[in-house]
Amino acid sequence: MRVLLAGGGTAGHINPAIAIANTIKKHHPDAEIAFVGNKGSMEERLVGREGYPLYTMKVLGFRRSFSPGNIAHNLQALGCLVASPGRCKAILKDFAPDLVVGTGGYVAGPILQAAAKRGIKTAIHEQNAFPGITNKLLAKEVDKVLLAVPEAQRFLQPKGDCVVTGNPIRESVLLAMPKESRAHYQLEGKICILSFGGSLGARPLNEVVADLMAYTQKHCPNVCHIHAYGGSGRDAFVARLRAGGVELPRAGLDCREYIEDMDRCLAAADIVISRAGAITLSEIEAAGKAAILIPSPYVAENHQFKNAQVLERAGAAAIIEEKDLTGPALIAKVRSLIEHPETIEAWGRASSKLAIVDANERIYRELAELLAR
Ligand SMILES: CC(=O)N[C@H]1[C@@H](OP(=O)(O)OP(=O)(O)OC[C@H]2O[C@@H](n3ccc(=O)[nH]c3=O)[C@H](O)[C@@H]2O)O[C@H](CO)[C@@H](O)[C@@H]1O
Repeated sequence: MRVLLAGGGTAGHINPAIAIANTIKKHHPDAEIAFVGNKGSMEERLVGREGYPLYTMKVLGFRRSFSPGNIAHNLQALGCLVASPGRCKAILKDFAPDLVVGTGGYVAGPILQAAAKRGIKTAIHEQNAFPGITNKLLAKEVDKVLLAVPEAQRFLQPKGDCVVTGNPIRESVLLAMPKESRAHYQLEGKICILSFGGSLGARPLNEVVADLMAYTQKHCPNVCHIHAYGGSGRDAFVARLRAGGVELPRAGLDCREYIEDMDRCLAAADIVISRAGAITLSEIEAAGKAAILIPSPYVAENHQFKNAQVLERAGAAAIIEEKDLTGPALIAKVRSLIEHPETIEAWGRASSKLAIVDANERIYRELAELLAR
């Protein structure tokens, strides 16, 4: 069995592809699996870490407004588009896949299209209730569309089957044990807050998290905090902390660019503060955690807010909209939770109830069925 996976740009598209690859490998240890991604991108790092080969190509999205910078970008994107059929042909010839699976992001577009044109079996997975542009276009061409939630279906015109499977979650996240994870970080008897602004980081979230850390360092000695500030967020984050009287390194504060061991950190956490990307939320549910969600307002159709409302309505999370986001607003929410540990537990239980923990297997079954046709 030879399966090619394509997804990229952010971990929200890459991690689902990795989860699918690992599930196929579990069922077929001899399966040949490779990925397609952008050169110099996040997928190069994340896929490389899992030990899968990655074919690289250059695919850029087009920008809608007409500033001089965007015109130059769009010309480059056009150049990539013109070059992509040749690169796709070479990849498909070299790897000769039986199945090509896309998990969103611009890079998935050309290779899935090229595979479908050549009669190779194709499937896509959409993580959000509001589908991304690549998947919207691909749905019309691929054999099977897999969805995290049924709401996405009304935005698509699938050529083939359309099946709701839930979001694929990396097995390490599903299997991580709170007790062992807390012991690893020496968190016994402490309250652990985990925060991150999606896979790319988020400046507004960094700012209020720095304020929160300054507060808990002064007033809550039993609170520990793990935070990812994202690729370019370090300097501003450190400056904001310093303004609050906190210098790094500091006991109880674990601040990094990117959390590589999210499985362990999620299992160890009592409270998660994050954006509301689809995979993050599925992982919070799988880990059964209480959450404070700050949806990104800069995404299509405000879909992160809708993602977050699912947890809020289930009694698993509170939402702070970015327009209302201040240090004191976040501190008040965190205080109300740490002063009522029973609420943290109740939110965690409500979160668990939302989890679809067999999504990997559901997806595997759908792909196996497609391959057997
Ligand atoms: C700004 C934007 O376009 N965001 C989209 C993007 O978000 P984003 O890429 O942030 O994706 P998600 O929130 O869905 O997933 C983030 C993934 O990165 C991992 N992680 C994150 C931070 C870190 O330090 N370490 C780490 O491992 C998380 O565990 C998770 O597996 O894709 C999601 C899924 O299509 C969409 O719902 C989001 O709206």
